[in-house]
Amino acid sequence: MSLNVEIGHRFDGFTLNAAFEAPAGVTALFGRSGAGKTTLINAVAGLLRPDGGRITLKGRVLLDRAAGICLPPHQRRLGYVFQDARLFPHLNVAANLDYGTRYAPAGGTAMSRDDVIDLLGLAPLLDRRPRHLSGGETQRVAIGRALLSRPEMLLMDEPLAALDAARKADILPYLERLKTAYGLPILYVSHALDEIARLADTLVLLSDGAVHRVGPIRSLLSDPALVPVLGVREAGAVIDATVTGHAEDGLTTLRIAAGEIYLPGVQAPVGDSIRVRIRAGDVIVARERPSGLSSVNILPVTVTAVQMGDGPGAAIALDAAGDALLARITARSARDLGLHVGMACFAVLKATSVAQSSIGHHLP
Ligand SMILES: Nc1ncnc2c1ncn2[C@@H]1O[C@H](COP(=O)(O)OP(=O)(O)OP(=O)(O)O)[C@@H](O)[C@H]1O
Repeated sequence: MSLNVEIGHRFDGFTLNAAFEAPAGVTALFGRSGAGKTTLINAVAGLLRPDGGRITLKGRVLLDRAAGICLPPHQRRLGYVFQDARLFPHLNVAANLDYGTRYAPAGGTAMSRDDVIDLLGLAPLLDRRPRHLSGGETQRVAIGRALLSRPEMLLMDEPLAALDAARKADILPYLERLKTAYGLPILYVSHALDEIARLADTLVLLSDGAVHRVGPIRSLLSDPALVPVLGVREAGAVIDATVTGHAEDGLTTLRIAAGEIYLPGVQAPVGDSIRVRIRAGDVIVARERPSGLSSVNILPVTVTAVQMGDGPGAAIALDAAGDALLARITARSARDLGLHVGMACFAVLKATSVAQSSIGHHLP
């Protein structure tokens, strides 16, 4: 366990009462606007002194209101990356990075300046001033500066929120490399489920200042009960796949536990392990193996849960040889098909609708 948080705080008209553990890897704080994500990460950073609670990082006490302990931010050994990078405009990239090193304590994560420059692809940018950087480059420098302060954990508050889709796609692979390269735990605030599905290992679902659920990303994203909370359009399971071939027509063959599927737009080379997000709305269910269908992705599955919604929709949890899938169909179809737990059926995945941004390199 790396970070342990238990805090209570009141603003006028808003109460935060949250407790969670962030294990190794990337822990995402996810929730609607106003759920309390920033308040929570600011309390961890030491930018907000909560009314009550206790925060420890690898057993080290950062906050213990009952014992009168509240370490100032610079003693917490945390790297903080904000939505707006907050680089020093009068310093070039090299000097901005050096600023990170200046207050680095001895010990901490052993990352040399060269390692960080290499990891984030900063070498061509070192002489530039921040105003000559793109949004994505700016964020890479901000991450580099945070890493060079030798933090024991990285806190990232909506680091990609100010970027357009193209810049976001540029920077995501760097974040993936970051999490695998040094095993530095990361607390990551975002309201974008595609980022979270790609990066997170653990999901903390915040709602109205309270922790609604905490758990491994794969099990929470495939939980039909959470579809209304995550958003019916966005909900969808994440599964691991291995790239086994690229065809000339642009489709890539992926091996998953249940067999092979074909998806477009996969850039990863053959042999790579990747993480694929399959939106619930892109999966339909059939009682018998369909034929004469335009989709080539048909998997034998077993129903593990049927969740009828308040409206016309239903969310169906499916087991595909050990992988959890989620399908969103109409409640009428669920009844007509007689879907029930334990029933064997077939899942049909629409290949074209799996967006490229939903596909990321595997994060062990
Ligand atoms: N300094 C403050 N004084 C009073 N109320 C505050 C203060 N900071 C935050 N709040 C309130 O606390 C609630 C939670 O805010 P917070 O910024 O933590 O939410 P969030 O989940 O990060 O939202 P967003 O995704 O919009 O950034 C909101 O209702 C907000 O108005």
